[in-house]
Parts: sequence; structure tokens; C-alpha cells
Amino acid sequence: MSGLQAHGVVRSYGPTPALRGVSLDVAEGEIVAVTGPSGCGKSTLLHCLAGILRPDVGEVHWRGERIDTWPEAARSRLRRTEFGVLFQFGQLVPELTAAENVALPLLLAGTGRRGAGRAAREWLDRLGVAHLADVRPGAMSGGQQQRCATARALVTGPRVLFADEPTGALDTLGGEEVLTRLVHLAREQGTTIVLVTHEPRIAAYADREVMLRDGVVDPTGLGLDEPLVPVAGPGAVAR
Ligand SMILES: Nc1ncnc2c1ncn2[C@@H]1O[C@H](COP(=O)(O)OP(=O)(O)OP(=O)(O)O)[C@@H](O)[C@H]1O
Repeated sequence: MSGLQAHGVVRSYGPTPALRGVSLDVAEGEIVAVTGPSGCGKSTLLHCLAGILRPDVGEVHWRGERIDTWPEAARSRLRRTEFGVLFQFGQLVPELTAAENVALPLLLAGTGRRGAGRAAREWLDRLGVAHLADVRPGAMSGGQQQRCATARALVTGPRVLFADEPTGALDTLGGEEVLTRLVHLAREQGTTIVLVTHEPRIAAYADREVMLRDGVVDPTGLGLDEPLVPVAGPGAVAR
């Protein structure tokens, strides 16, 4: 089966269990929100799916290939090509302008300087911040920085975007503006999104919500507010 899957993923930090057997299928082009109370394992699941962390037990598959056993170099290459990541604080390089920040992943992937610069400006334009191309992050608002970070996450045309509380540092209006553009662009390009959030308003942008509780998929889906689609029984594949 294509898409992204976790099978029985278990992950601890020393004695602290974070995931206690999570299975999840994400279809290509789908936008899935992973929700649940603080500490329930959302970020750990996202990191395992993105190949940043390795599960202690269980498997992660992308397009039919098991990726959790790949060496770090191969998983990191996957994150530079088919996967993109976007965090709460955009983590732009402060010394670089917006255009330079957005061009960076392309330059690292071997694109020529001129082509990378052109693509960076196009993506800044799509995110509504073309006018900030020559500005450094320190002179931008949080929302502007997050738009630039979103452009940087999408410029390589990732098949999957992993977003961890991408609007968590923004006010409601700013957050929704960034998210509306992100979801629109993802749909346009058929990009899959795995979106970690604890805010029901943000989760409502997804096609489906998967709720975690204490390191497992909450079978009731009632951990927070009403879920969009309740998930199946314990240990079942959340789909
Ligand atoms: N680097 C770490 N070292 C030790 N324990 C950790 C580490 N990262 C996470 N944990 C623990 O693992 C559990 C799951 O954490 P995780 O960050 O995945 O949850 P979360 O649902 O994303 O939380 P939040 O919504 O607060 O960001 C928590 O008990 C947390 O304290």
C-alpha cells in the first residue's frame, strides 16, 4: 500500500514511555491532524514518521518501503527530498534574508544558485511575503517568519510535510492565515500533511483527526473536543 504507515510504534525516552504501540495509515494527499493532551506523544510520533527518531519497536513505511531501519544518512536525504518539516518557531537562519533562507534547501539538494533564488522568490510570493525577500528574520513579525518558513518547507516540493504546531507561536488570526495558505498550497500540489496540534480550530483544517492519549491512539476520539472522524478500536489501524 502506498502512503505513510506506522505499525505498532513504541518509543521511550529512557524510562519515560512516549508511544506505546501506535499504528496509523496516512494516504497520499491526505491532511491528518494528530491531536491530544500535552505529553501524549504527538511530537514523538511525528518525529518517528519523519525518520528523525527511530522507534524502539514497530515499523514506519513510506510508499511500501520500510524506512525506520534506513541509516541516518538515507533518512536525512529523504527529509531533504520527499519529506519536509515545519516547526512551531520557523527556525529560519537569522543571518540570511528570507530569499536566502528559502533557497537553502534547494542549494543543499544541488540546484544552481540562480534557479534556487528564482524558486525562493516564487514561493515567498505564494505565501504572500514576496516583499520580504531581502529582509532578515529579525526584522519580521512572527507570522511573517512563519510564512517564510512555510515557503522554505515547501520549496523542494515534498511529498509529505510534517508540521509540529506550525502556528503555535502566532495569534489566532495570524495562525489561521498561515494555515489557510499552507492547506491551499498542499491541496494544489497533492502534498500529504501530518499536522501536530492541540488546538481543535487548527485540527479542523485537516481531512481527519487522530487523537493520542498516553502514547496510544484514543479509541473514543473524545480526548478533547469533538473529533472530525472518530478512530477505530484499540490497537486498530487509525484510518
Ligand atoms: N527528549 C526527551 N527526553 C525525555 N522525555 C521526553 C523527551 N521528549 C519527550 N519526552 C516525554 O515523552 C512524552 C511524550 O512527549 P511528546 O513531546 O511526544 O508529547 P506531545 O504530545 O507532543 O506534548 P506537547 O503537546 O506538550 O508538545 C512526554 O512524557 C514527554 O515528557
